[in-house]
Amino acid sequence: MRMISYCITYNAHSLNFGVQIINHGIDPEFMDKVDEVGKQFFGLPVEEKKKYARENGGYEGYSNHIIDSKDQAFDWIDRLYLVTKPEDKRQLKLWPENPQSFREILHEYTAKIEKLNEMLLKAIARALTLEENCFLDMYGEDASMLSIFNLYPPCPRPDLAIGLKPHADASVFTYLMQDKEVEGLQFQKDDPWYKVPVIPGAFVINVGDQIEIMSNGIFKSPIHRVVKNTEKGRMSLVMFCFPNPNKEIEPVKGLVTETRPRLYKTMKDYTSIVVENYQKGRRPIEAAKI
Ligand SMILES: O=C(O)CCC(=O)C(=O)O
Ligand SMILES: [Fe+2]
Repeated sequence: MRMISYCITYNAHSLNFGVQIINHGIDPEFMDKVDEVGKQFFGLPVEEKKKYARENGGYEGYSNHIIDSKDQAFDWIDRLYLVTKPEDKRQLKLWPENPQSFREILHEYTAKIEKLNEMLLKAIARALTLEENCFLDMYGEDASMLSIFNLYPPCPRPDLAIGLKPHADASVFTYLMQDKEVEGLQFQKDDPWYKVPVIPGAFVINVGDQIEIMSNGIFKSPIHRVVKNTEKGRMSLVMFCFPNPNKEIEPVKGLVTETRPRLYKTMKDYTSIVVENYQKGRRPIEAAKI
């Protein structure tokens, strides 16, 4: 696995972790297939896509971005949300059967990302000279994965919409497959925004809030957004890895020292505090700080 570009910066105390990796072990031809089934699904007639529509009160399935409040900025996006792990939580009726290979490919992709995530959790522990499994054990065996296919259609009125508004991810890590041609993702460092270049075959990996907590703030979850494009559509696929909601997470012992006191509370079901904070434009990580 090779990291090729830091989207943000490193200093002696923390790493704003948004990186792109190549040589990650997932075959570029397979990534192309994943990209293709996503694009084929979004290309179907609306009536066909609506067979998999999000149900009232749920968040899985096909939808435009959820707009719960009038003063919320309008996100210019079409989405397909699917929980892929644990397998017994899959709502298969919301998994497209068209294109035909969709389900099989998403299943296979989930297994590959799961492996990559394990590898990364061990790698960051080794990099911090900690016991290799300290993050993985806290992440747990019965973890969940949520996949979101995002389609940002070309936007004729950029003055009225944004692509995806600024946020940090609530996950442990997020594995993001960008569109192969169209840029749009940007990260914020201090005030300015930095574009993430398109690198064929690479994954963008974001530290999510839950690694910020587990690493006692050594890794910071970066703020990012997607800007709209007036001419070209863009598709991305994000895989969020979360611990099981019943599992407690907290800063790992080896990272709490006299010189670096504990900065975050013990948290359970972190994602449940995310939605209310997101809608109000607040960062949920603030609620985890001591
Ligand atoms: O589309 C992208 O590049 C990013 C999407 C994203 O940040 C998200 O879904 O959380
Ligand atoms: Fe995100």
